[in-house]
Amino acid sequence: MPLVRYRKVLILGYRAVGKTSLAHQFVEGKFVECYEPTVESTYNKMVVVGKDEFQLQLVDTAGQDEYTILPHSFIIGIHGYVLVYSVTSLQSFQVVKTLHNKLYESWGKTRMPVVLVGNKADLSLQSREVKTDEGKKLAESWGAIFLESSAKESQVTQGIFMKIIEEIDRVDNSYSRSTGCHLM
Ligand SMILES: Nc1nc2c(ncn2[C@@H]2O[C@H](COP(=O)(O)OP(=O)(O)OP(=O)(O)O)[C@@H](O)[C@H]2O)c(=O)[nH]1
Repeated sequence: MPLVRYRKVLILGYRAVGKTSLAHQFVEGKFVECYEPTVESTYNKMVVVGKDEFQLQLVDTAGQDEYTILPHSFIIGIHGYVLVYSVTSLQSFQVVKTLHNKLYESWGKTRMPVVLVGNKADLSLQSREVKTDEGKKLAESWGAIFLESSAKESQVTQGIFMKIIEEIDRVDNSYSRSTGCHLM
């Protein structure tokens, strides 16, 4: 029987950038137009990446801003992060930078698995405030994966969560190689 591994991933970002919509599209395969601020929701989904099976627990958090104090529960027991901004909001891009800095300070290990997502790319022609290149450069500076997405599109959204699972493995493997440790 294949080994099922457990991964807990947090979705973070400014208010109304599409965190819930991405989680909902990924888990339910649907896009919801209405907006209701999230308190905190957890989703579970079995995901197959290559030959491996993962029990993915996704935590959709309440929107943060520059002043949010991140609780310990955002670090302890978390394997990776999906940091979301909206390409239509420069403020959400600034917030995601602050969030990354705060997480990184508390992370304690050198490499933190992150996928940076520029969401609402379907609105980019009418109201883009953050260029694709700016997102790409920011992710590069973190050593993170970068994607632009629309929560309206199923495949792109699936890709985000596949990438974070792959990234968690990649970081784990490079960490155990550099320390000589083997994760059991
Ligand atoms: N056009 C478009 N609208 C989106 C997209 N993602 C989300 N929305 C809309 O943006 C609004 C906010 O989306 P949510 O998913 O609730 O945002 P959130 O980040 O979870 O919000 P908080 O709970 O406040 O943190 C909703 O009206 C969504 O329908 C997208 O990719 N494209």
